[in-house]
Amino acid sequence: MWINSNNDTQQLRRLNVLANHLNIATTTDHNNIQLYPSSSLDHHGWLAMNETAALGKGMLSATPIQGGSFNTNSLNSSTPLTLTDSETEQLANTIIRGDYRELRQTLFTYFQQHADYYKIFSGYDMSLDDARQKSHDRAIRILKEKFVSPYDILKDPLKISVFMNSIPTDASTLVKLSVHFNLFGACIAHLGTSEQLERWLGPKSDFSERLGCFLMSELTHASNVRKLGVTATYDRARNEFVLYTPDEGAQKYWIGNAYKSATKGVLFAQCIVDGVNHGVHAFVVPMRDPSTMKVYDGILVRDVGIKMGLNGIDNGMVAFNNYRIPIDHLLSRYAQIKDGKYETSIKNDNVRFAKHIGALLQARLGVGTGCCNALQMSLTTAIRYAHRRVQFGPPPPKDKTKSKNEEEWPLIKYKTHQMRLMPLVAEAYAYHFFASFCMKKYEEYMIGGNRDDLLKTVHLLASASKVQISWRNLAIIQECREACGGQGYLTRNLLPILRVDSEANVTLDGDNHLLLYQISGVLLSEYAKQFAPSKDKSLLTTVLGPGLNAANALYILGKEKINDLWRDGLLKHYANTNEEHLLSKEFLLGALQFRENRLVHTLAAKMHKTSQKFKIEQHMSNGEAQFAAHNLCSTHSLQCGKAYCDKIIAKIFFEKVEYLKTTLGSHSNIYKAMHTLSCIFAMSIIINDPFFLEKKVIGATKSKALKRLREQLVSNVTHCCLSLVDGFGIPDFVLEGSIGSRNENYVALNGYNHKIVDV
Ligand SMILES: Cc1cc2nc3c(=O)[nH]c(=O)nc-3n(C[C@H](O)[C@H](O)[C@H](O)COP(=O)(O)OP(=O)(O)OC[C@H]3O[C@@H](n4cnc5c(N)ncnc54)[C@H](O)[C@@H]3O)c2cc1C
Repeated sequence: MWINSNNDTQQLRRLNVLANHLNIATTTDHNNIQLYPSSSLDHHGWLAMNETAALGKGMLSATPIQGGSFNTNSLNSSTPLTLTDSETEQLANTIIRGDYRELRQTLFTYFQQHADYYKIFSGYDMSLDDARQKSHDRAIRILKEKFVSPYDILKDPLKISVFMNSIPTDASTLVKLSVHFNLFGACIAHLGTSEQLERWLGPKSDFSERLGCFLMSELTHASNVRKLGVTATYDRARNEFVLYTPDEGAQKYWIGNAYKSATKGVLFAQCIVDGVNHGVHAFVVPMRDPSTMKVYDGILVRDVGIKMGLNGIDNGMVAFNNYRIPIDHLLSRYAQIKDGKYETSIKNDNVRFAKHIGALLQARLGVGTGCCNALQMSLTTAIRYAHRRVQFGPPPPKDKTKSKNEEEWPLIKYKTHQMRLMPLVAEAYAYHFFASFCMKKYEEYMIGGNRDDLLKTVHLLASASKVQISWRNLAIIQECREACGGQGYLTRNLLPILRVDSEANVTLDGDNHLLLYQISGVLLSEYAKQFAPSKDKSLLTTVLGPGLNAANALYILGKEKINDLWRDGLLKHYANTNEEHLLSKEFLLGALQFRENRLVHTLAAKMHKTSQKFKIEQHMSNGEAQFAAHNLCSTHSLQCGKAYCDKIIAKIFFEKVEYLKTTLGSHSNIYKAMHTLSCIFAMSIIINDPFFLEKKVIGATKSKALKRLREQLVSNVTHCCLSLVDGFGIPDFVLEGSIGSRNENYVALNGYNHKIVDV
C-alpha cells in the first residue's frame, strides 16, 4: 500500500485538496476597407469599415456560463472594435499610466522640455568613452532633480517604479539609475539599520549627487551566489573588515557604474568572523574619492569592454587586495558585529540568505516594467508604420469603367500583418497589467510588514514577470523590426537600439532559465504541501525524501485524481467548438491551469521515480540522487515554469477585464477591447503549444475552430489598433523624427529637404 493512512476521511480530504488545487471547471470575414493615406494618423486613421456587417451583432453578452466555476461573460466575435478619442485618453492616462499621475506629468514636462538632451542614442557614431560620459551625465542630472526621495525605496516602491518607467531616454542611463536605486539603494534600505539608511540615503548623504554600484557577480560565480569567492574577514585588532579577492575567478564582474562612475558600492561577500564563515552578507564599500574620482588604494578596477548593447554603462571588473572598511559598513539589519562578536537575528542561514536576495526584488521587477516600455514603443512604431506604408494591391479591374481604385494597400490591411502584430498587442497589454500587478503586490509586501508568506509570492511573481516579459520583449521587438522592413533597420527609427539594449535583460538580475527552475521548484513544493500540509519542507525532502509516504501518496493519488478531473472537466468539452465556450474563461484559463497542474504532477512523479532508480540501481546517496534526478528532469522543469508564467499572466489579465467590466460597464469600448485582447492572448498560447492537442485538451476540430475564431478577433482588433497603441501612453516627443511618430510620414522624414538626423 502506497498511501500513508487507510483512513478514508483523510484520503477524501487529500482528494479534495487536490481537486481544489486543480481548479478545473466541471462544467470572419473581411470588411470593406478603404485607405485614407494621410501623414498624420488619428485614432480611426486609415480605416473606413463597412459597418453593416457589425451592426446589431456584437454586444458583449453578460450571460454567465452555466456550471462554470468562473463567473464570466461570453464575447461575440463579429463586432469590429472601436475606441473614441476620450476612451483612448482614458486608457492611456488612467488605466495604463494611472498611478502617480502628478509625478508622471512632472517628469513628462521636464523631459519634453529637455527632449534634445535626453534623446535616445545608438552610440555607433561616438567613442565608448563619449557614450559612457553621455549616459553618466544624464543619470547625474536626473538624480540632481530629486524627483523622488531615496526613502521611497522602502516607503513607496511603486513611486520609484513609476519614476523609473517615466524617464524617456537611452536604456544605459536607465540601467545606471536602476543600479543606483534598485540595487545599491535598495540593498542599503532593506539590509541596513535606520542609522545606516540615514547615513547613506538620508538628506545629508550624497545619494542624489553620486552614483553607487552593486558588486555581487564574479567571473566564476554569478548565478550561484552562495559560492561567491570574495571574503570580508573581521580583524578584531583593528575592529575592521578586510576585503579580499582570493583569485582571478573571484573578481567582481559586470559591475554596472563601477569602471567610471561609482563612488560607493554594496558588496556581497562571505562574512568571516573568528574563522567561521557566516555566509554571504552585504557591505557598503567606498570605492573612489568623490572629489577626484580616483579609485582608492587596495581596489583594482578594470573595464569589461565593449558589449552587445548598453554601451553607455561602464561595467567593470573589481578586485580587492586587503582593502579595509569599518565594521559598521556591514549592513546590519539582520547581522552585526557587537562587542567583537558576530550576532544575527536570523539563526537559519537559508532564511538569512533569502532576506539578502529579497533585497534585489525591486530590480527584478524593474526589468519586467522596463521591458513593457520597450515593447510598447516597438509596437507603436510598427503599427503606425503599417498604416502609412503601402505595398502592392489588387490588380486593375478588367472593366476600367467599374472601379478607379487601383491604389496599393497599406500593410495593416494584409491579414498576415494583422496576425503578426495584433497578438503582440494583446501580449503588450497582458504584460503591462501583470507587471503592474506584481509591483503592487511588492508594495503590499513592503508596507505590510514584510510578511514572509508574501515574500514567497512576490519572489514567484517577480521571477515570472522578469522571465516572460524579457524574453517576449526581444521576440516582439524583432517582429516589429521585421514588420517595418528596411526602415526598421535604421537606428533613427529606434527599433535596432531597443533590440540590442533589451538583450541583457534575459541574463542580468537572474538568468531566465535559472529563474524558471526556481519557479517550478516552488510549484513542486506547493504541490507536495497539499499532501503533507503540516510540514513546510522543501521539495526535495517532501517529494523525494526517503520513505516519505506522503510523496508516494501524492504520486498515486494525484495520478488517479487528475485523470478523473480530466475526464469530468475538460474532456467533456473536447470537441466543443461553440463560440461561447471557446471564448469563455472556463475553457481558456481552465486549459492553462490544467497544463500547469499536469506538468507539475508529471514532474513530481518523474523526479520521484528517477531519484528512486538512482538510489537503488546506482547506490547514490539521497542528495546525489536528487541532484541527478533534477538534472534529468530539467527540461520538464522549464516547461512547468513556463506554464505557470502563461497561466498567471492570463489570470491577471482576465481579472483586470472583470474589473474593467465592473467599473466601466459591459458596454464600455475599453472593456470590450481588453476582453477581446485577453481572449487572443490565451488562445494564442493554446494554439501555439502542441501540449493541448497531445493531451487532448482540444481535438483537431476544436483546434481549427480556435484558429478561425482568433483570426476573427484579430480582424476586430485591427480596427482600433491605432487607438490601442496610443493607449500605451508613450509621449509623442519620444518617437518624434522616427517612423513611429504620430505626425511624421516616413516619406517626408526622408525628403530631399529634410535633414537626416541619426541617433
Ligand atoms: C549588461 C549586464 C549588466 C550586469 N550588471 C551587473 C551588476 O551591476 N552587478 C552584478 O553583480 N552583476 C551584474 N551582471 C551579472 C549578471 O547578474 C549575471 O551575468 C547573471 O546572473 C548570469 O550569470 P553568468 O553570467 O555567470 O551566467 P551563468 O550562470 O554562467 O549561466 C550561463 C548559462 O548557463 C545556464 N546555466 C547555469 N547554471 C545552470 C544549471 N544549473 N542548469 C542549467 N543551466 C544552467 C544559464 O541558464 C545560462 O544560460 C550584469 C550582467 C550583464 C550582462
